[in-house]
Amino acid sequence: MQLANKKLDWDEFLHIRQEVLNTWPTGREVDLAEAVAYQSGIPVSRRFAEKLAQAKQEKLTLAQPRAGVALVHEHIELLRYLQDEGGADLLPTTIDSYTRQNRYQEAQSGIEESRSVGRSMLNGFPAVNHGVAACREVTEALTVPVQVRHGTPDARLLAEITLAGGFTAYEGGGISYNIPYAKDVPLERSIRDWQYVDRLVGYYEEQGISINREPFGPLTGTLVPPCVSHSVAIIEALLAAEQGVKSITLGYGQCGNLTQDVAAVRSLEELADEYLNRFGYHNVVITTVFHQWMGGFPQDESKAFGVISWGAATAALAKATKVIVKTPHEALGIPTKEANAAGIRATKQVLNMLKDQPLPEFEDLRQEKELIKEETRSILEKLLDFGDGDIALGTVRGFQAGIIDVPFAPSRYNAGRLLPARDHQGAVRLLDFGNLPFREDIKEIHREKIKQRGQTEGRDPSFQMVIDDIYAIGKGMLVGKPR
Ligand SMILES: CC[C@H]1O[C@@H](n2cnc3c(N)ncnc32)[C@H](O)[C@@H]1O
Repeated sequence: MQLANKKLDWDEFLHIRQEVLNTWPTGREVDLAEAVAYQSGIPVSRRFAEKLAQAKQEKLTLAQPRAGVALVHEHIELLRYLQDEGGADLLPTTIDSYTRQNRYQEAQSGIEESRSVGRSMLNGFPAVNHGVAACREVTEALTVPVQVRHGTPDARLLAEITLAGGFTAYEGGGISYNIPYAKDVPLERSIRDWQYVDRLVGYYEEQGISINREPFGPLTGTLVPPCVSHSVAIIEALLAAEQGVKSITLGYGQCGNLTQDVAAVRSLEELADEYLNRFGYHNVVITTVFHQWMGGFPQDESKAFGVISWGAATAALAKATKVIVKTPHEALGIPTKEANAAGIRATKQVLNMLKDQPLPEFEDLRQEKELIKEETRSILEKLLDFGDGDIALGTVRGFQAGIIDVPFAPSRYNAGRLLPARDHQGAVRLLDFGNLPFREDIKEIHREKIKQRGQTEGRDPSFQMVIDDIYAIGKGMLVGKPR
């Protein structure tokens, strides 16, 4: 049947489900009626959607780290430490790379190797292999809500097991966990597989159990213009809402210029409300998540804390509902629990100092917000044209035509023709627009700002600016000025 943004028929869902649950032995542990009963017994203090809704109402920004290790008790110890010593308001369980590619046999080997060498030999928690009971051991050991964070194009079994396992939030989407994470997964397939995930969440919602869904905002995390990540976020919100998801957190990866980043967070929520209401999804609670800088980090831990604190400050001033925290070990690899907790404490220090300091909407901020909204609408309206009104179909066709294009993405289904570069104030602009459907006046704004940068640096705008910008923050700067 042709791809469409239509709620999955329940009987068809159940038919697919048999195949999904049989892809690994632990799938047989999932009993949906029992899982709903278990979820309904989780206290509201450990429910993601409710905690996010409350933070939105109180205009607070919550802090959440990333974290995951191979073995159950070590993972519990890690999460407890981040909760108690780090002060995390929300917790993750970051899933390992084998599980993200459905390579459960290799995840199993990683578990056994971790047991024999006495340290984590996986870069995350292999939830599918551990199964439902182990997931419940993890979530019951904590006092704050826990979310599954990963990067999985086919995340159906992982969703079945972790939601039955008491996790109350689930990250990802059919575009955001394919294009930046995979080389050769057809977009149509990952969108369909994520319609299954969202239909499962919709089923829990129909039973009165709210599960929060968070499309992955930053995408490749490297100079991604707000209009591109916003377009993906809005598309995945529409796809999720159609399946019955009611709690959606839309994300954006910090670029580094305060005006652009605050404009990005505020425009994201406004665009989400605009498009969800236009398509008749009126009772969805939208929150926002700001990801601290996702690109290359300085090795020096003091400089890394500078980057972390700047991300915390921007999240607070933007009034994002939550901020995803980095660690001073970012440039080195998987952080120790101490380094991870330190990143959270630094972040919360800044959030607390800024929570009563509203940032007024000054003229440049208002203009930047309007620019981002115009650019995002240009992309989304063209995608809807391509899909004859259907955003799922339009997205697949739009990626083929480069109407939407994610810079530096590995997927062969991405055109890869965009060239972003910073302007002289560090905002991310476009040097090459690829096939983005922008009006000439919008393109002129980008050209003018990059030209100004060239003049201040005494060089013509070129690809070298892109390269310099990619390394700049790791070298202690924001704009990659020539030496
Ligand atoms: C989206 C990529 C980000 O997730 C972070 N990350 C991935 N796996 C883990 C992990 N197991 N523990 C802590 N942070 C992690 C990584 O540092 C990177 O910044």
